[in-house]
Amino acid sequence: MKTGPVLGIEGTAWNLSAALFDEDLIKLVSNPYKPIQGGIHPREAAQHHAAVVTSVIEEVLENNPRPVAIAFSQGPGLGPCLRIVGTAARALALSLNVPLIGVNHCVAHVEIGRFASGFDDPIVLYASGANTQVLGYLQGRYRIFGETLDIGIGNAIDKFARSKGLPHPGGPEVERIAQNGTYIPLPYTVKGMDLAFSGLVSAAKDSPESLEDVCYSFQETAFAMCTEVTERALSQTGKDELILVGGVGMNKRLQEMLRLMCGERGAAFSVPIPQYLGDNGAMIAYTGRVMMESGCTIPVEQSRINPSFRADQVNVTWRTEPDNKSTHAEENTARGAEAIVRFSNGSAAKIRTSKQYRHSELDRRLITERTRAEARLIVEARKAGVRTPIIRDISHDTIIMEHITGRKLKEKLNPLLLEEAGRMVGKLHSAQIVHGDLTTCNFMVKDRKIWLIDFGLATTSAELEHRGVDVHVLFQVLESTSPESDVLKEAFIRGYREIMPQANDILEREHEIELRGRYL
Ligand SMILES: C[C@@H](O)[C@H](NC(=O)OP(=O)(O)OC[C@H]1O[C@@H](n2cnc3c(N)ncnc32)[C@H](O)[C@@H]1O)C(=O)O
Ligand SMILES: [Fe+2]
Repeated sequence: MKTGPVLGIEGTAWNLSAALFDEDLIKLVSNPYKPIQGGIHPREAAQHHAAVVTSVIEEVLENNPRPVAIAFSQGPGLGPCLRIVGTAARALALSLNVPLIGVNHCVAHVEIGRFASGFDDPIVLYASGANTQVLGYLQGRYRIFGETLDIGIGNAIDKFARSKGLPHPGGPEVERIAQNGTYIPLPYTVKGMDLAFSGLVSAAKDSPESLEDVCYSFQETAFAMCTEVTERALSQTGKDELILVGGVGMNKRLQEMLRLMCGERGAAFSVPIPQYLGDNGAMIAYTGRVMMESGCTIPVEQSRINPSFRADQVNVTWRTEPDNKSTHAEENTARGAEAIVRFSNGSAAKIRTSKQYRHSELDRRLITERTRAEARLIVEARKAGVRTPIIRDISHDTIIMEHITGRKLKEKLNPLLLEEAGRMVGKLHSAQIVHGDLTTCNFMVKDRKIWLIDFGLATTSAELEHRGVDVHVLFQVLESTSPESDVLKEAFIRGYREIMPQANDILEREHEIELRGRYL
């Protein structure tokens, strides 16, 4: 295999940038497109890229060793921009007679973050203009544990900023103005490990409060949402390193929140230097080089751009499986992302812990609302015939409930129990409740009966999508933990169909969700 420098070309959106990367960065040159007014216009951006791409590449290559491969951003991004970059990369590879490497832009953000931090197996918060995702490596892919359900956080901030007459990009402006603000409540939208920003943008646009206060509160709200879903991914995967990547990663308040959150849970945190955070050619060149070393070059026929290329579509062949870290749990305490559970005298006390990273008012509001909602849904599920713990007491942050002993379903996977689990979920869904976290750890087995625990992510909903996701989470867990998953799924479906009249529609939706390739 030939080693040597790889040329990387980036141009998915605002920045036409190229770099040469060998063992380390040799040279990076950027020529950003600046909209005359408003946000990014895809055609204008593409015209800009076309006008400067040759000179940017020439400047990178000047007086440097010849590249042994050409890497380019194949997607995701703006179609017209991607086409310019793709064409330039193909032409250059042909004329130099070197291989082409199609790099997924999101994976490149992740890989340069790993390079810069030296972390082996981090959770990644990728916060940029178009994307907001929490990713982590699992069995050959970067799985997307959670992501925005509408727009990226950077675009959300930029949109809000534009509505207030601030110049593009709004991110740095909002950060500056926020310094003098005080907190006002704005919509906070987190659904499991996903989040959404459009409600926040609308409310912030229409808010009559001072610009300082709205900017401050926008950041407090949006970044607390990001930090919360990131913590959930750390907690669920047991990983103990976090990196922040993407243009919004420049924001000092977001960095601070994540640093506090990691500090509280004993995880390591790192942010790459600014030149590696926003879109840049170095991340494409670096990732290209790593991919080249593992043989991921492509013939010209397969080098078509892909504007909706997702990180989890990439087969990550260049990583080795990380060591499984053993988590040391204390006997009488269980620690989740948002609560600790203490067991004593047949009771379990679930205590929602205060988060240092959140504004104190937002912190109090979330803890009280969620404690109340969880207790209410446990009671309602019970009324609908689902076995759930009996609630003994509740305060603003604590639910004291019956301690369900016995084994987790995870340790006793068999068709009879799965069928019973199916009935249980059928009853739950019939009562218009979705659990939100149907893993095999949240079903307890005692005397061949099943209890459902941990309603921390439960909501009231009769939507097909929510019910489909609920079932999908369980199926994914079964698939990844049992060789008999087909039989177990069948058994679950039998029980579920018995109770749930719309079972077929929901199972069809589950299948659709699976095909979307989302990891939940
Ligand atoms: C697909 C690709 O083209 C796209 N790239 C992208 O969005 O550019 P990036 O450079 O990663 O991020 C730009 C965003 O980063 C925001 N930004 C920059 N500095 C900021 C700051 N100090 N605070 C908040 N946002 C900031 C900008 O406002 C803008 O929305 C992506 O990665 O999603
Ligand atoms: Fe980006």
